[in-house]
Amino acid sequence: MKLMDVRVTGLNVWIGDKHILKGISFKAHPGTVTAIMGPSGSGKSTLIRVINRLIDLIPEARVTGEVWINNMNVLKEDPYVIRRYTGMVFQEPNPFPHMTIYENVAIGPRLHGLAKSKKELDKIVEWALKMAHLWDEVKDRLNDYPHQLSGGQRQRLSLARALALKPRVLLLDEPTANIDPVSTVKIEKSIVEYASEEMATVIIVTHTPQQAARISDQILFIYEGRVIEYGPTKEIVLRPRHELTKKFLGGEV
Ligand SMILES: Nc1ncnc2c1ncn2[C@@H]1O[C@H](COP(=O)(O)OP(=O)(O)OP(=O)(O)O)[C@@H](O)[C@H]1O
Repeated sequence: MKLMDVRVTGLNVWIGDKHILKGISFKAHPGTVTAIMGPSGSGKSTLIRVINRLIDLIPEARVTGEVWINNMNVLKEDPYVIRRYTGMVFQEPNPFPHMTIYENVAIGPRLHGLAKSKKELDKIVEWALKMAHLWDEVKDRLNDYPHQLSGGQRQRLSLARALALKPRVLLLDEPTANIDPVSTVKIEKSIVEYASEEMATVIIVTHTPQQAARISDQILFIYEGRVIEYGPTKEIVLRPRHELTKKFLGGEV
């Protein structure tokens, strides 16, 4: 399997005349989970959207600095190439409503020619649904539609759809913000397992320090577009150095 790290150096983003991200630098490594943590409006979603070039969808956005995924220069590369290696899960579950559970997961591998036969495709679908801890609940109803699932199950389906392409870099933007506790536990488990079993580089946006503490290896704490603290999760959670980090961990900012 190909290992891909993510390296961000001196990243600045403006949207219109608003300076959203201010000199962000960090590295995320294969086999680990990086949590981008910070209060609402600090720029977390914008940061993750630069990494897979979704930022291109905002015409008034301007980006400077460098982002590398291995030897791919993300800001210069064709976004379709970048997206072949990066998977994304959004805050709101977004399975394709008119496709069955099976089709939602199978569509990516089929379009990318990852399976030579129906049997192989079935195997990928089963693997992805198992990885997302959804298989046991849907294995007898793969021809049902997403609206027949709970919100938490729909989010696990969105995760399975992303995993089916075995992205080397998995990006998640507050994937459990609106999800029930049982599905949250399962999604958190999937994230940690996917990083370690597939040696993928996982970057998750979260505004809860508890989630960052549970699943991440390192934390990037950003506040008003700047990196305030960056380091191993244990150090940041147990021995925060910056006053703002202490306040954030204490629920004050
Ligand atoms: N398309 C856009 N047009 C204009 N401003 C935007 C756009 N997207 C984001 N912003 C602004 O950029 C800033 C950072 O937003 P961003 O969504 O990245 O923060 P966040 O930390 O992810 O917040 P939240 O936790 O609430 O999702 C905010 O001030 C927001 O208003």
